[in-house]
Amino acid sequence: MAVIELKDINVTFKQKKQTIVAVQNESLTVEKGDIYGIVGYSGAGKSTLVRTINLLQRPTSGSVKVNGTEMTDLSPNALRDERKNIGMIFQHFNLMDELTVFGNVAQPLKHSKLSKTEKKAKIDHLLELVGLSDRSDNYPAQLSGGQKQRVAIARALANDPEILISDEATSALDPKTTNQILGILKRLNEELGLTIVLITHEMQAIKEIANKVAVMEDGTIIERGSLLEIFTNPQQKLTKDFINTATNRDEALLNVRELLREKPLASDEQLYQINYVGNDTAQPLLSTIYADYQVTTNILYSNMEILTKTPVGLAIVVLKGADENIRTAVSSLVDHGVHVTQLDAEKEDA
Ligand SMILES: Nc1ncnc2c1ncn2[C@@H]1O[C@H](COP(=O)(O)OP(=O)(O)OP(=O)(O)O)[C@@H](O)[C@H]1O
Repeated sequence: MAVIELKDINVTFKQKKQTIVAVQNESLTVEKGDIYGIVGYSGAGKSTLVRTINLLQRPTSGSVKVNGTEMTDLSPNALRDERKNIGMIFQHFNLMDELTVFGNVAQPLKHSKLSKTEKKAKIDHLLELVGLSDRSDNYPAQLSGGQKQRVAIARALANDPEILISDEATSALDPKTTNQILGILKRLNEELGLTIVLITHEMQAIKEIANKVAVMEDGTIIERGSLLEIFTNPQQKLTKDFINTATNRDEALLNVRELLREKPLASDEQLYQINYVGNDTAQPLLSTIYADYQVTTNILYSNMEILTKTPVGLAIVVLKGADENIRTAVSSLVDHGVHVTQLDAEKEDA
């Protein structure tokens, strides 16, 4: 079921002399229970697009539906109510420094009909959910970045939203803390059925928890699909760049090239990257290409990751054999669903 339906969204900002097109005729559907990652460089339009969901940014044109309700048609009061269904967390946490952890989480409940005891029970429960029960009386200044973000998550959940928007929520955090926060988001998605839209410039974060991905550039989504599709068969150069960083392929290739500078490829050797799905795919095929085409494989780097419960493999290999045999061996790998890309042993590939 579609929880969020953005259709033909345009957002333009008019400044003195120029018009900035932040989002150009873009549509996005998010299903219930999705963790939808939107990745792109700074200025791509991610925040602007996602802020139209709760009309923090009103689109210049287009339709915004949340659970079938057209948000752009709502009266201010009705919109205020609908917004309670959409929590948000940000890169800089946006906590109120003069309030305690408890006070910050209590903020969205200010006008709620709950009794004082009910509110306290609710806040205690939220703090427990993010593992901060013992920091209730602390002020933000006494907390680490990761703890501040956990307070922000508890606050975002105060009105029991169905949707959580995370705008670069882990960008200011170190890798370990980032993983803790992503782990909490994943758990909330699984346990509460929370639908999450995750904006980031780091594909790594998306790889950890998202089930769907959209890649944004210059106000448009240039590629979208399931996490598995995007990681195993990216089409656009930008998508490939993001993935090569997130899978450590870039770093591995640097090391491989350094190795090859010391011991360059022989004339009957070629460098390839192979990507495959399933942990029983590559190894037998590589043995087959030796038996069938006398092409030997030397694996210089290999890595296996589990993405949405599916093993996804990446290897950088040297294939050795007669030119013609390597060509046939590569086509045979491709016929078996393995993605094969020839790499330049010396310089940065395109
Ligand atoms: N309120 C505004 N007024 C004028 N221009 C804006 C406004 N908000 C965003 N923009 C412009 O719209 C474009 C898209 O910005 P947006 O913040 O959506 O990108 P982003 O991909 O989220 O990047 P970042 O992560 O850096 O925020 C940029 O060129 C930005 O300068």
